[in-house]
Order: sequence, then structure tokens, then C-alpha cells
Amino acid sequence: MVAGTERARRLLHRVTAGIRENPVTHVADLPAREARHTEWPSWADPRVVTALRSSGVERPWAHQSEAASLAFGGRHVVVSTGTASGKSLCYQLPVLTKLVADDKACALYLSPTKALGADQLRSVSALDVPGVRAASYDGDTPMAERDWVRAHARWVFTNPDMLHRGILAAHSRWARLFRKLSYVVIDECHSYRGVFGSHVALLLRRLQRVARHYGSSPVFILASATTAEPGEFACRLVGEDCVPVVEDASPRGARTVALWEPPLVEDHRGENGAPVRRSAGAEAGRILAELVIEGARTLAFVRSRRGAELTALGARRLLSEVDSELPSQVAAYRAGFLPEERRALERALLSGELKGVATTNALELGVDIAGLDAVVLAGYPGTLASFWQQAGRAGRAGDDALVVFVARDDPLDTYLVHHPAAVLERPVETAVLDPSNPYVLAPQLACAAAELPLTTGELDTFGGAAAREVLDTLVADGLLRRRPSGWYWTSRDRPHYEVDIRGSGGEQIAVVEADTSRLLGTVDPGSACTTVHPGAVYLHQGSSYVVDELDLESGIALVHAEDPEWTTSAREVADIKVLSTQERVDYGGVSVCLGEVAVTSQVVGYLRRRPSGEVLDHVALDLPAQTLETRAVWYTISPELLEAPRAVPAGERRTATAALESRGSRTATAPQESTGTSRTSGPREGRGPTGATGRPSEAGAPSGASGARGTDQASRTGSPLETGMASEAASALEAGQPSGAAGPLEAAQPSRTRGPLEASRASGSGGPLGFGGAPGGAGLDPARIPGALHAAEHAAIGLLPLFATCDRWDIGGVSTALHADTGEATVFVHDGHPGGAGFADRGFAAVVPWLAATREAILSCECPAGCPSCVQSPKCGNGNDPLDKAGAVAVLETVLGAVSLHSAQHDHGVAQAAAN
Ligand SMILES: Nc1ncnc2c1ncn2[C@@H]1O[C@H](COP(=O)(O)OP(=O)(O)OP(=O)(O)O)[C@@H](O)[C@H]1O
Repeated sequence: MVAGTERARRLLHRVTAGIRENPVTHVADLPAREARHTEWPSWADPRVVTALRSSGVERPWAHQSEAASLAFGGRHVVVSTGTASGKSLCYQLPVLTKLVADDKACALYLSPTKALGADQLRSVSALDVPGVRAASYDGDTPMAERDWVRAHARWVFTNPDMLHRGILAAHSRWARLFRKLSYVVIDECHSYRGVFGSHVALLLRRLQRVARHYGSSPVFILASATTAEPGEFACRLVGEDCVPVVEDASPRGARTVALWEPPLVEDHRGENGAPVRRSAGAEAGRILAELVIEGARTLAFVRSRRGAELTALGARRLLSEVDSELPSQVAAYRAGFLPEERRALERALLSGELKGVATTNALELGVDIAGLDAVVLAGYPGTLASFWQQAGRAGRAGDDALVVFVARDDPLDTYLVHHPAAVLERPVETAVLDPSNPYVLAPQLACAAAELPLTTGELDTFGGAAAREVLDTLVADGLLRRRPSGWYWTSRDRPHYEVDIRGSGGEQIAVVEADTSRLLGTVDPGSACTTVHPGAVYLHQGSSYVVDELDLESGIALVHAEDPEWTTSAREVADIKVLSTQERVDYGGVSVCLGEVAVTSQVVGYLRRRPSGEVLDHVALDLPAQTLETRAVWYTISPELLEAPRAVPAGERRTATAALESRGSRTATAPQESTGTSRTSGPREGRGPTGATGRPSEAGAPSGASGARGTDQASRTGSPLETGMASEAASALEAGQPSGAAGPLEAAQPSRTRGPLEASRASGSGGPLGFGGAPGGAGLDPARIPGALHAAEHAAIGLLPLFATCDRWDIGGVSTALHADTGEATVFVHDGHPGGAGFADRGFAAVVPWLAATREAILSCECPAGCPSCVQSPKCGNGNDPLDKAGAVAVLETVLGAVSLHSAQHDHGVAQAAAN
């Protein structure tokens, strides 16, 4: 135990007291950090300094001075530091100084959400620096005020959507701003990822182009949660070199982080009779109650609004049994709260009037709550950046705090609580975006040309050859005209309103509340059948609606507000066709490929499920088939390897796998016995907490493959691999990393160019799993193959977000025992967006650590034959049938073994672009 963490340890002891089987899989102490201050930079305007001082900032921290001075000196800068590290001041100081010094100078501020923009505007306005007219320009700005903003505002607070439609589309009306645009602030820039991030990257290039046209060249200041390679990411986002500032000099209290796996419960069964765990939300409610009894000010992050309400309710119910005064100290908080309500809540938590708050992620951005005694995360929030952003709300200088991460019932969470290094030691992932996606480039280039004719010299900014190819298509389609001086938009109408930068192109489906005609949101046409099919439960900002009708022709889904006792998951059948193979690496019987595919899918029904995991029924649907052209990573395995006897893995691994085999795995029984195709994709339905309270059941058996539990096993972060994690599993992962770098998942951050061969070659002669000398097959008889591949596919989809900064709902998969295009058993994992968003590319580049982690996740789960924590998928198109858990491990070990053996024996060339 690290000195100074006594209080957090005592809190942890309190929440685990009396539980017979300790759910804590690992504990780590993170030391405190002292503040490093500097004097105010000499260039800073004294009026700005006075205003900041009176807001409570006596002196800047070192990283603030560094970032602000770089920006003031004209360098693009990205500051990537922890929660509440004062990133706002990094941009406020140079921007305000510039605006005071030059009364014509202007600035733009962009935030991903309106709420955050409004908060930041409030804090700038409160500084009341003379002559700085700051104003917001977003969807909520009244028409009458918009003219004033265009004519007078010097610092405009907006968001990418409004920049796209309201500012760039009508740039001549904003000439005043563009002529003297000095700074562009991009807050929470790590949230610009995937398709949205790719759109924003091109939008920022359009912004620079328009600014150049008016004679300005703004400096970019980006603020980001802690991420890996912030400089590279910022450069990809804005298309210019950015200096990273990453040394966080703000003070932080010591923190104790506990990883927690809820036990399996005996009285509920999930799909196909699989065991289910106590829900993370219910567990969080119990932990919250214990912490409130201890007087600890605690935030619990829960996935949905309903989940947050149930968690708060559960905590209150438990507290009422202890003391009738206590329940009123717990509240639920959600998106949609008015700013005054948020401020009131911040104050109540700070003063201690409120002790416990259960919240959705709504509280993650733009809320000035820090220095709490404890934070509970019910489920992994999707990225490490978010994890630390949420965890960072705990701990103030001089006081230690507790962070409890409660795993949800899915493979990624299971993996994380059994592999502490993947949470505690891994560098925060860099966001993935791909501005060369033709589905993003085409509408963006159309908008760019409509703003100002595009010239040849500008093409490099937009991706060079890729841009030229897309322009040729736009010309052929009659949308642009090619003249000697450049490309011209041909229509009188601007294309901007047709382009949804948060979607992936195509006509969006509007989700409309039938009674009120209120537009709740939009859904990509490609995912409409899975997310808003008739009967689907649709969550919007944590509120629940049920879909009455989906009209694909007119692009409308009609819904009504209803919060039923179940969630829904679409069931889909699918076919996948390889359009082109761009990369292919052969490893003797196994090949790993990256390329373009066409996925044809049809939703055939949906499943209704209680939050406990219990399946109510299956409802059939009749919806049209749809085709998605996108990118995929896939591996193939020859029949010989699949059927050849198992390799003899070393030591404990054999024990683990053999134990799994002997726990009993179901063999394939489904229609697709030998050539069946299993498809995984589907709606973003949530599995909320059951609301059940009380002590967890004592049913769960000790975890087989992943070592014993117990707080007495705790170790420091310096050596998380020593405990709470099977040593064999740890070394497997460790060996999978390319160098002796910090954590076993360093390889999770490969560059787009590094192939799987390099990732595994770097691991040395033993190969990633030590299979170097023991080639072997999967030992599967043909009837087991579909289930084994299907289970391996599900778990791999669950784990890809660890390597590709995506949500498991952003990707899909297909597995088949015999694929027409490859001629072999094949597992595909594909991007869920037209043209792809870079996720499959990430999977290809990190295939060895990804599949090794997938195998680990399956082995870590103590269930006998597959459950939602390992190989069942909440969105499986085939009813999670067939699934063969032990077979999946055999498949993954065969693939990893072949990769290891063949990488180690000799350099295999990378056969490029073997077009299928
Ligand atoms: N140098 C400083 N000394 C003392 N307090 C400071 C200093 N700089 C900022 N603060 C305070 O720290 C708090 C957090 O600042 P800010 O909201 O800018 O952090 P952030 O890094 O943007 O947070 P988040 O991670 O939530 O985005 C604010 O209350 C701010 O007034």
C-alpha cells in the first residue's frame, strides 16, 4: 500500500466487508502529485491576469504557461492533460490577451456538445475582460441574435455542425470574423473520432481554406483528455503540425483503484440457458450506499438515464434501512438538466449536502466537479480517455480517494478486470479517424467547392490522390464542373444541408415522436433496420421510446415514449462478399487479410430481454435486405489446421484450456452446421441494471483461469502483472508486445502501416504465445467448427474497442465454416460505416495482441460454456447459436500459433493486393 492511501483503503474495505466471495480482482494505488507553478508569462495582458486571478487562479501551473506561450508565439498546440487540470486557461490566456491587444482580432471556439460550449462561454463571460464580446452561435441562438453575433462578436462559441452549416456555408456573411481570425480553439478534441472525426478533420481544412481566402491564418489550440500521441492525432485532425503539451503540473491526490467483477447469479438464466452476472448498475448502487454511509462524496457513472435512476433508487433503498436521513443524500443526474440544475448539483456535492450522485456520462464533459472522495464506474465507458476522465473526478490535493470499476457482463469488461495492466498501465488510446474515406471525402469536397472553387494546389490538404479520384466521380455525376482554374459547384443550392457530419452519408432516418412530432434524433440509413425497427426500444439521451413504425421510403421512424421492462436486440442474417484484398499475410494454413467487403444483411426479428439478461421472446420481422460496402479484417484457417490435433501449449495454458474443455462446451447444433454464416451487428440497446439490491449472491465459483481474488492480493501499479491475473496469460500478452515497452498492450497503438507480421516478429523467436516449437491444429471435428468460429468472432468484436477506439456497436462480424471467396473457414470483422472508419485497419495492424487478448478474455471467464461475459453477443444475428467456447479458444490458439511459428521461422513477404 502506498503511504497516503489509508482512507481510500478503508473505504474499499468497507464496501467489501461481509461479502463472502470478494468481487475485487485487483487493487492499485496511484501516488499523489505535487503542483508545479510558474509566474504569469510576461506577454500576458495585466487585465486578463487580474481577471483570472479574481476567478481564483493565483498562478498558472507549468503546463498552462507552456501551452499558452506556444500558442501566443504562433504555434499550433495541443494540450493533453488530466481531468480538471485547467485546460481552459491554456487557451483563455492567449486568446483574451490577443483580443484585448487588437480590437479587430476574432476567435472561434468549437466544442462537441452545446452544453460544454455554453459552460465555457459562461466562464469566459464571467471573467469580464474589457472589449471581449463573446457569444454563442449554435442551434439555440435566436434568429434575431444571429445578425448581432455575425456583426459584432469577437469570440464565437460554436460546434462543428454549426460551423459546417451556419458559418462556412455562408462565409461571406462572416467576412469580418474571417479577416482577423486569430485563434481557433478545439475543446475535447479526443471526441472527434470515427466517421464524425473524419468529417471534422475535413471541416477544419475547409475552415483554414476560407480563412486564407480572407487573409488570415489562425493558430489552433486543441484541448484533449489524456491521449496517446496527441501531437500526431491533432495533426491528423487539423492537417498542420501541432506541438503537444503533456506534462500535467496540476496537483492530484493519491487514488486507490479497485477492479470489481460482479458474481454470477444462480436464479437467472440468459439466452440459451447461459449464466448471467449481477448487473453492474445494481452493484454500483450497493457500493454507492456503503460509501454514503461512510460519509464519502461519491459519483457513480452508469450507462443510461434509467440505469442512473435505478442505481440511485437502489442506493436509497439500502440507506433507508440504515438511517431515514440518509436516502435524501443520494440523487440521480442525467443529460438534459438545465445549467442552473447542474450548478445546484455541483454546489450540493461540493458542500457535502449531497453525498452520492448516480449519473450518465452526461457529467463527463464540462462540469466543474473534482476532488470527490470516490468514483464508481458501472461498466467500461468505451475508451481509456473516458475512464480516466471519469476516474479523475476523484481525489483532491492532499486527500486520497477511491475509484471502483465494476465490470458489466461483456467480454471487454471481463478482460479488463482480469488484466489490470490493460487499464492501469496502457497508454490512453489515440482516437482513430480516416479523412480519406471516400464516403466522407465526397460530401466534404462538394461543400468545399461550393464554398470556393477548389484548385489543384489545394488537393494535397484534402488527401491528394484520394481527393482527385473522388473529384473525378463528382464531375462524372454532374455535381462539379472541371475548368482549367479548378473544380466548381454547379448548382445554385448549397450541398451543406444534405451532409450530416455526425452520420456516415446517405439520407438519414428521422426518429420522430408521433404524438408531438418532435424530432428526437437521426439514425444512419444502414443501421435503421437494427436500431429503429418496429418494436425496438430506442434510447435517446437516456430516455426510453418504443418504435411504432419504420418507413424506409420516407425516411421516418415513428416512436412513442415508453419505458418497458425489457430491451430489444435485432436478429439479422447476413452474407459477406470480398470486393478486394488490400493486404494479405500468409502463415502456413492461416492468412490474415485487410480489404473491402460488401455486407448484405436482413433483419429477420428481434429478441426482447429483461435487464437481468433473461430472454422473454423472439418476435419475427419482415424488413428488406441492405448492403453495406465497407472495410474488413479477416483471417482464414485451412481445414487441415482446423481438424489437426491440438498443439501442446506450455504449462498452465494447457491446464486452463483443458479445464475449459472439461467444463463442457456445447457443440454446434444449429442449422448452419458446416457452412453456416453467423452475423453480428445490431442496435445500441442498453442492458440496464435490474434494480435489485442487497448483497451479491455467493454462487460464483472461483475464477478458474484468472487467479484467486482478494484485496490481500493487491499490488502497486508498478507490478500489476504480479497479481489478479494468470501469470501465463500475462506473459502471453507481454510477449505479444513489440518491445519491452511500458505495458503489455503497447502494441494496441500500432501505426496504420505496421502489419501483423511485424507485431508478432518483434516478439522474438518464441512468438507471441510461445507456440514457436509446437505447431498444431485446433483439433475440431467439422460439426464444432461453425460454433467455434462464431464464438471467436463475437469475443474478437468485444475486444477490438481496446485497440481501435470504437464502440462494439461500430463494428460487426461474420464467420463462416466455408466462405465462397476465400475457399476456407473465415472470420470477418468489419466496420459498420460505409467506406469504413479505420477500425478494421487497426484490427489488422494489431492482430496478434488483439486475438491474444480475445483468447485471454474467453479464458478469464469462469462460465462453463459461454455467457455474455465471454462469447455471447448482445447483438448476435443468429441468437448466439451455435457457440462453442472451448472451440473458440482452440481456433484462436491455432491462428496465433501459426502466426508465431511462421513469423519466427522466416520472413514471409507481404503479398499485396491480391484482388479477389
Ligand atoms: N493554475 C490554477 N490554479 C488553481 N486552480 C486552477 C488553475 N487553473 C485552473 N484552475 C481551476 O481548476 C478547475 C478546472 O479547470 P478546467 O475546467 O479548465 O479544467 P479542465 O482540464 O478543462 O477540466 P476537464 O477535464 O473537466 O475538461 C477550475 O475550477 C479552475 O478554476
